[in-house]
Amino acid sequence: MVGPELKNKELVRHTPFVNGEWLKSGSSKTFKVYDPATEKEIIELPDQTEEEIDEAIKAASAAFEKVRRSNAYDRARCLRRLYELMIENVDDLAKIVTWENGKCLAEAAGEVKYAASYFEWFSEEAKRMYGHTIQPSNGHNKVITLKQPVGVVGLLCPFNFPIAMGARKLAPAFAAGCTTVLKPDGQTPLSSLALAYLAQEAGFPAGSFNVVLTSTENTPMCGKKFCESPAIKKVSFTGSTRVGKLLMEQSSSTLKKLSMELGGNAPIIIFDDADLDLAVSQSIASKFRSLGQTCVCANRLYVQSGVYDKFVEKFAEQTRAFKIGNGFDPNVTHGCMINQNSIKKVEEHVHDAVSKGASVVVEGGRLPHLGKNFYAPTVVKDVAHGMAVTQEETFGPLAAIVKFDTKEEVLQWCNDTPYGLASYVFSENLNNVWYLSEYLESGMVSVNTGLFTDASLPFGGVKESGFGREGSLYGIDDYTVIKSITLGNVYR
Ligand SMILES: NC(=O)c1ccc[n+]([C@@H]2O[C@H](COP(=O)([O-])OP(=O)(O)OC[C@H]3O[C@@H](n4cnc5c(N)ncnc54)[C@H](O)[C@@H]3O)[C@@H](O)[C@H]2O)c1
Ligand SMILES: O=CCCC(=O)O
Repeated sequence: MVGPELKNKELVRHTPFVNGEWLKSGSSKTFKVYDPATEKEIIELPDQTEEEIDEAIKAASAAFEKVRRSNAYDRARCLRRLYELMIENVDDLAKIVTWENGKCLAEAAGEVKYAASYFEWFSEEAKRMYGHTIQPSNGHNKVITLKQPVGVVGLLCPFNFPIAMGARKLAPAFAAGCTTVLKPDGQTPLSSLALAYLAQEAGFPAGSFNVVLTSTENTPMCGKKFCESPAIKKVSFTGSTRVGKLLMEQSSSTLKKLSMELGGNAPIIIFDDADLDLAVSQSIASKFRSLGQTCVCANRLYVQSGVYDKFVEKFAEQTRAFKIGNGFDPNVTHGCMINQNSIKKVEEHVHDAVSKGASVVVEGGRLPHLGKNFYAPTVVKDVAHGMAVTQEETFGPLAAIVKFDTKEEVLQWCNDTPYGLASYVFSENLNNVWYLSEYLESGMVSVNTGLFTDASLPFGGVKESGFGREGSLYGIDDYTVIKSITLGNVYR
């Protein structure tokens, strides 16, 4: 294994983490993790069996009995310490993210700080699980509510933010007093193992946070196990709508509580009265974050006719200035894609748009001299609403620019999708901003900025983008159940 030079070599782990121990798996099967930039093997890991996943669930169940009774202030201290450790190790963690995911180092460091911020945030929220005192109709009685931890939670995470997506689930779960079993994406498991190492250093009790490992092929087994296990009380999934629906079906036998952070199809709307330079730079930041492999990335850009040509020209000029390359090169602005399927989806959408009349402004395309997962961003204009790129999530570096005339028309186009995760509005006119913010069917609306996510923000979607909220003052609720206690005849 030849990889980046790390100050803290302990962060690279080779085995699952269960009950506070780095386990030697009994599985004879293994799977390989590759650096998507160089296509070289990073590591070979055990492909765990169903029985081994069961062992991890048992460890989390045993730990739950202790963690649920632990003092919220002690949990808060562990969370705070994990935040500090992540910041102390930010450079090494960023290297691990770049190594297995391919995003450039600056983006990876941003992701690590973002991930850490959830531990900081929930170290504070852990102490704030407030209940209510309620007066029922019987005047002699009183009702008190408690928020209690839901139990053992199965966490299923995607490749695109290998450390932040797990952090955003683990932090509120542990703050609430839950224990967890996390299964990272088979392409990017190292970041979660590094997180487990630091969590142990931070004082997380044995069994409170477990990481199991499966290959991509073996992952459905683990998903089914999580959904059907009566010991797991909740599954929190981040990934595509297709897999989210499958998990929901599988969860019916146990009536599992679920959080679903699913796919998006985010529109950006730029009005004639927008600050154009701001709209261009922020649209670029949104569209090409992690090369378009971000669930809240702008998937389609709607630009009002008065500024359409100017916007396209400026947007194309800034896109041409990107430097694509190996994420470890400090001069690179954007790294590589995760795999071939991701590139094929971009190519399909470019082909569909062009075959239906869109024209290419920035050619983009594959960069075989850099490696087979490198793809330079493509920009297309004269895109019509209804083309595949406006209907499905591309999840890659294709910017599709559509012209619109009225706010009513653009609102109808934006909402004409089963998805509803994020939307963006650029305008200096309060009426435009308010009208769109109120009537866009999405869980999050970002006004005059392309980068809005933060630990303080309730993150989540509506429609087929899922349900549940991560982060913010609401995030802990996803990991709690409300118990009502009636105190009877208090005036005897
Ligand atoms: N809403 C959000 O917060 C959010 C955040 C990041 C990504 N996403 C979405 O995730 C998608 C991109 O990730 P992807 O292409 O890897 O999605 P995906 O649904 O294919 O995979 C997501 C994860 O689920 C696993 N998985 C696949 N089949 C499974 C099964 N049967 N049981 C259990 N797990 C299974 C995968 O191995 C992966 O780790 C996009 O649609 C994106 O919008 C959403
Ligand atoms: O890909 C989805 C997560 C992106 C974010 O939280 O900013």
